[in-house]
Amino acid sequence: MKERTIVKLENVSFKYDREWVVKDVNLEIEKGQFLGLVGPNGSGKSTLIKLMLGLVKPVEGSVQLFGKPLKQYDDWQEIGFVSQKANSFNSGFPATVIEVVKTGLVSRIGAFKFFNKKHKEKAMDALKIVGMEDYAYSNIGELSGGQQQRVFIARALVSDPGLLILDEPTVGVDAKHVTEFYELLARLNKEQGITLLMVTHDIGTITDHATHVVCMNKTVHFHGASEEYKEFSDEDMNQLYGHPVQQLTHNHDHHEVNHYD
Ligand SMILES: Nc1ncnc2c1ncn2[C@@H]1O[C@H](COP(=O)(O)OP(=O)(O)OP(=O)(O)O)[C@@H](O)[C@H]1O
Repeated sequence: MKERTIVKLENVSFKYDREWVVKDVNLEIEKGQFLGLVGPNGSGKSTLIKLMLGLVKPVEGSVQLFGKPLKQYDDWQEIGFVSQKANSFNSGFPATVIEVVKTGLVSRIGAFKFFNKKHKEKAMDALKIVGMEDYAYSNIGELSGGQQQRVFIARALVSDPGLLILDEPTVGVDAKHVTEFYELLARLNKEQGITLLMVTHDIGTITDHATHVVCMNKTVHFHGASEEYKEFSDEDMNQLYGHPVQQLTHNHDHHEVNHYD
């Protein structure tokens, strides 16, 4: 295993019931990559994330994190996770933005210790990185979906993770703000050196921002640089998705439009 390998899955298979939902997955994520994970609905993307986070155990195969078998791995502060449903606080939720961000430090300081000035500074620094420092004392429920999602990224950043995993983070983010959101992720990757793994349905946009793409449908059908992924043919894509995935080319850019039911 290379020193820079952060996640390593070897021959991983998993089923909840009778049917395999993940089958023979071999995948390595290396330090510094921004990896987009794409695939049709129900293709096992979220389950793969759960396998990486130890939330479910492989039926076959093995998972290693930061060079350690999952069983021995215990430095969970190194991994930040932002889920699909993170941005769903309603307007009555009684917490300020900075309070939400500070909860990201709980595993570091222990649930019953008090937050001190240093922790507040850490939370403010994380809010600055995501461009939300002006909202520190706003109520979390009053923010838009995109703003809430930035706050959840800040919460994941306070423990200085080496790897940030995002499961469809742009769901609920206003279309106008999706590009800005990708730019923020690219900045975290380039400037903060955080390795990113992002599950998305947005196959057109992800290739413009991610360094690498994994395309799965139970097993991995493609894993390579984003540039190479753009060469993945329409026919390959249609076969994988089981229905036409129309590809649109705008100038040099290459965008795909998904036709989901
Ligand atoms: N807790 C569960 N119990 C039983 N089956 C499950 C469970 N979670 C997911 N599944 C099934 O496992 C398969 C893979 O689901 P998963 O959520 O991993 O796919 P996905 O690619 O993330 O899907 P989507 O893009 O629609 O979010 C699906 O058939 C799903 O119905």
